[in-house]
Amino acid sequence: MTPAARLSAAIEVLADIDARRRPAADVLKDWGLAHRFAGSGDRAAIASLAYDVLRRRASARWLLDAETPRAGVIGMLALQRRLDADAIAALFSGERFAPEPLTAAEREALVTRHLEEAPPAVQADVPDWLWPAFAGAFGAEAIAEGQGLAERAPLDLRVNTLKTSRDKAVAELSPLGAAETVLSPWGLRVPLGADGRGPSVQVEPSFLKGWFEVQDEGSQIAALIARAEPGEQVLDLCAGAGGKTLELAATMANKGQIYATDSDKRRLAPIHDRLERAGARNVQVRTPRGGPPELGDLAGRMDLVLIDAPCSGSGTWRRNPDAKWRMRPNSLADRIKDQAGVLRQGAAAVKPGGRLVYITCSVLPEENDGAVEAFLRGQDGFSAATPAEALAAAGFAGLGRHASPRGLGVQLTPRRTATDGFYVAVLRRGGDA
Ligand SMILES: C[S@@+](CC[C@H](N)C(=O)[O-])C[C@H]1O[C@@H](n2cnc3c(N)ncnc32)[C@H](O)[C@@H]1O
Repeated sequence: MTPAARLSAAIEVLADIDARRRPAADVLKDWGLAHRFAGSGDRAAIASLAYDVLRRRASARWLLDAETPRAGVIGMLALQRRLDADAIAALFSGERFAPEPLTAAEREALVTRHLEEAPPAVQADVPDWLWPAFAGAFGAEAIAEGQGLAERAPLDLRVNTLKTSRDKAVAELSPLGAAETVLSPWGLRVPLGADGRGPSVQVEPSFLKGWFEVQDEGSQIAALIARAEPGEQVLDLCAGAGGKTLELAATMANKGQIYATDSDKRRLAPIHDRLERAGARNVQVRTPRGGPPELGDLAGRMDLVLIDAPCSGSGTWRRNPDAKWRMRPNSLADRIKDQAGVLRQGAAAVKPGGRLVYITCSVLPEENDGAVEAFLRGQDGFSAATPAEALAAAGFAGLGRHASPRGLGVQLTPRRTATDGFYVAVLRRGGDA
């Protein structure tokens, strides 16, 4: 396919996403099945175009003054790929398989409209209804923080210290250009290609040997702040496919016991293969049988309960930009209810003197400080460590300035820490350990 034909395909895909409000990945998969002539390079390029548009959907459309997929693509080519009106016109030629030629109005918009004149929510590429909460969280930095979440995400790996060292892994992955991350002592960052996609690291022999996992540096830091120690009793209540569980097992050097569970057994299922590959041997997986996971026997016994809570995922908009536009106020309200539930559930398992670590991949205060505040109001005996304290204890004293708005946790963001947006609060249960 020519570059112009790929643009036509991206417009088609974006129109389908709009019309059926379906996840981008599903629509792209369907498009590939219906257009079998398109090779893998074409499909990757079309996906890259669609994701680049979705990251900046509001600003790209505003630039063209039109709420259409076509406007999104043209605006993205100007804003993200820095093409001028002539270069865009050369692609929008109207020739076979190319999109219709640029109209006079489109050309005019490209030359005369400037993003700095757009409303703040548009400049930040944040949905209008979420802007008050977002602006409240970040104040004068809100536009820049939104723009950070509209960038392409890096490809980060966490070296599995149960199997190797970071030095060995970086040497092994040097052909991919892997370099040590700045903050996580176990992280590697792999450069993206020109289309914004990283290499398929899961086919590397070192991946198959369990030397590393794909994990954003922010997620690595969040689990490190929990400070799971060798020999401790730990509950990972929302383990999902086990990203944090694997990291906890490495932090604990396979010593002590981790109970990993999740209310959704389909999400939990891949954990078994991942534990095996990683050589994690101190994890007991508790698969729920129809109802909520059985945790009664763990009541009041855990040194650490990790709650990687269900959330809006607003901190991962770089990776899942369509979720940003699909999100609705009622789904946010549902997540806040879920968060209250998992906090209550997790608290019951913490032993006196133990800790409850609450994590989200969100930047929205309602899901972060708001959830922690509501929990502390309803629960005697827990108190929040100050972010400075929690960070210093985990060896991240330099991040002390990244406290959340109400000071109950740490807030990482692409702009602050070049990571996904993660929130972490460390809550201690009073009493003798
Ligand atoms: C952010 S994801 C977890 C990601 C995972 N910890 C990782 O690092 O890959 C949140 C998880 O919480 C689970 N969840 C939601 N409500 C729950 C509940 N009441 N009890 C246990 N897990 C729950 C969801 O099924 C989902 O897998």
